[in-house]
Amino acid sequence: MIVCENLVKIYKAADLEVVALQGLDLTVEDGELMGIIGNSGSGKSTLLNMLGGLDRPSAGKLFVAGKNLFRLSQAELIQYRLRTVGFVWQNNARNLIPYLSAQQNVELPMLIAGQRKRDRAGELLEIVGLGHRKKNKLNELSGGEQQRVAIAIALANQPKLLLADEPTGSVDSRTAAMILDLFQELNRSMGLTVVIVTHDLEIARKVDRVVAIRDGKTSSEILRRSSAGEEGEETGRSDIEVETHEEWAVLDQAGRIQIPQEYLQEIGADGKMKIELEEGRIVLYPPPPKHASVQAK
Ligand SMILES: Nc1ncnc2c1ncn2[C@@H]1O[C@H](COP(=O)(O)OP(=O)(O)OP(=O)(O)O)[C@@H](O)[C@H]1O
Repeated sequence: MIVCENLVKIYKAADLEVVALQGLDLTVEDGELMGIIGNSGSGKSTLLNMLGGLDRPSAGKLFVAGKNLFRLSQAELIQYRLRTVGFVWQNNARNLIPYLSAQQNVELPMLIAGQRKRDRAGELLEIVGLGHRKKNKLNELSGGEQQRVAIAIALANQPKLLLADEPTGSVDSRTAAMILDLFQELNRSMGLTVVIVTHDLEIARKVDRVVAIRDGKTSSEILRRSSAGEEGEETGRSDIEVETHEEWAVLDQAGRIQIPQEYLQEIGADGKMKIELEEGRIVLYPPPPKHASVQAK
């Protein structure tokens, strides 16, 4: 569904240049449910804006749903935004109209897009679990329910890809879990590819894969694995599944990986490392401490 190769985005403001994406590589399969995490300023929203066709990358390759986003004309890009992707933002509810009902809020953007489909709006609210609240005015709904109305709107154009930027950023943790469950359900029942950008590390429990972005590049991936655990081995039962998370560093096309800062600190690495191949492993050694060479003299 998504292929980013060596993606670069440079923002230019007056004399200042900010390199928000520094050669990012990412592949997302059709029907995948995945999360993107990273510190503030690491480039998460920039990436989402590129995937959603809201902004154009500066260099690299970017394909979504078979479309080369570098080659699309402005008119094609507008069609792409309307037909291929759905967006859910953190403060989506702010774009909704408080004195209209949930149903009217879903109908309105469909009307603007030239579709008048009352039944479809009702259906979408059913899908997000709000069928029983469709006549309620938006200001009578909780924050989580309002976010679900926003998700129903994002699904109105039957997107292939749903992009969510901090969709749980302004709700409590229980509501956040419910919203993530809804994404999971939409992914499974509709085969929708879902990419969720978040600060919330809890996401790892809800998605198949979490990609961490550091300084505008993918640095590591956390994969969820289900396996028969010790309990299963002891009892000989393979139906007891244990869920584990494994973190993998991402090796880029030039052979670079990012080593977590805390590991480097732990071994006192500073500037240079020695790399050796030892029996099927690559081992990194920090330079010897300075006093060691003094002692040797
Ligand atoms: N329109 C813009 N013009 C100039 N610089 C920008 C623009 N948008 C983002 N940046 C810069 O690009 C870098 C990446 O920003 P981005 O918003 O993608 O990060 P983020 O990981 O989404 O952060 P947060 O979690 O705080 O939303 C930051 O240094 C940011 O200041």
